[in-house]
Amino acid sequence: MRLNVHNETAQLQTVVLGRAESNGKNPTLDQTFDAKSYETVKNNDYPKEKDLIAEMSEFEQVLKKYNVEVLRPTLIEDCNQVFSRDVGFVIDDQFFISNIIPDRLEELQAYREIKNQFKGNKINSLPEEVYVEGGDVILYNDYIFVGTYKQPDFKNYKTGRTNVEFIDYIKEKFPNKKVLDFELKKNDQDPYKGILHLDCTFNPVGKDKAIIYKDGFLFEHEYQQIIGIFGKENLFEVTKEEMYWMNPNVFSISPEVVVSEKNFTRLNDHLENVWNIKVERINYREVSKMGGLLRCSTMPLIRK
Ligand SMILES: NC(=[NH2+])NCCC[C@H](N)C(=O)O
Repeated sequence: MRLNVHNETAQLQTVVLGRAESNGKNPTLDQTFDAKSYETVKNNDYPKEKDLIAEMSEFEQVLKKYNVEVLRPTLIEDCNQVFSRDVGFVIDDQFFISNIIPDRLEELQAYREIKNQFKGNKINSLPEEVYVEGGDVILYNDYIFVGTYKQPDFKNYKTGRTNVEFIDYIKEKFPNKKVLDFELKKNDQDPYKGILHLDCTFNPVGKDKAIIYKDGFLFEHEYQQIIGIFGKENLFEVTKEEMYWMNPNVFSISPEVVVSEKNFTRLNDHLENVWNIKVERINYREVSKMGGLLRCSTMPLIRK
């Protein structure tokens, strides 16, 4: 297979979709590592495995309807494998194995078979001091957008996943790309106050448009850079409540087709009626209770 991903929206050919079987016991409060899961556990509302399986299979059906090749990680017993996005990612024709939060290290083993198919492509492991997860890496052709947190209390946050060392690393790897980094607000316990990954606050759709939540950015001038690139009329700004339900985290099958959650009515209407993008609506609310949504559940390998 020839890995090929330059942006978030070009026609999808091959993707890894996470899986929800044998998801393990419900975490306790101190076993959670993102604010949404923290809240869900606190409210005794952690999703049931059978509901997660049903939602993910709805997602799979839509991908297959568009002739996308869907690969799945190998099953690991009692392990949450829903969020494929974070364990590794493709930039152009290279694969990067994330240095992920230690709580999720076990998930990496499930990608051995898939990685066997990458022979002939460059596979990069990262230096020990470089932390990154795929949810913080967003491609837009010549641009690489990176979500990060550079403040001295980085180590205190379980939701701080991508560090400043990654930014230097990736600039060096791709000297011809424009690498822009964005500091995100962090909060491990209140999902209204912090952003786990960049793709929870910003996500391109179509050819030149994007969904964005302004208050997810720690600094207004960094958010303004995105306005400068896309133009205000090409951005759909979501409210705090819409961010909470993860509206930015939809997933593009092509510039013309987006998979979204049924309840995202304001966003879905805008995508279809103003931007002329077909919306495939599915149920995905149970998955959202664990801190990720559609983009987070996927790892694109080939986009045409
Ligand atoms: N790309 C994403 N936003 N992924 C969401 C991952 C959620 C998962 N509970 C974690 O904390 O790691």
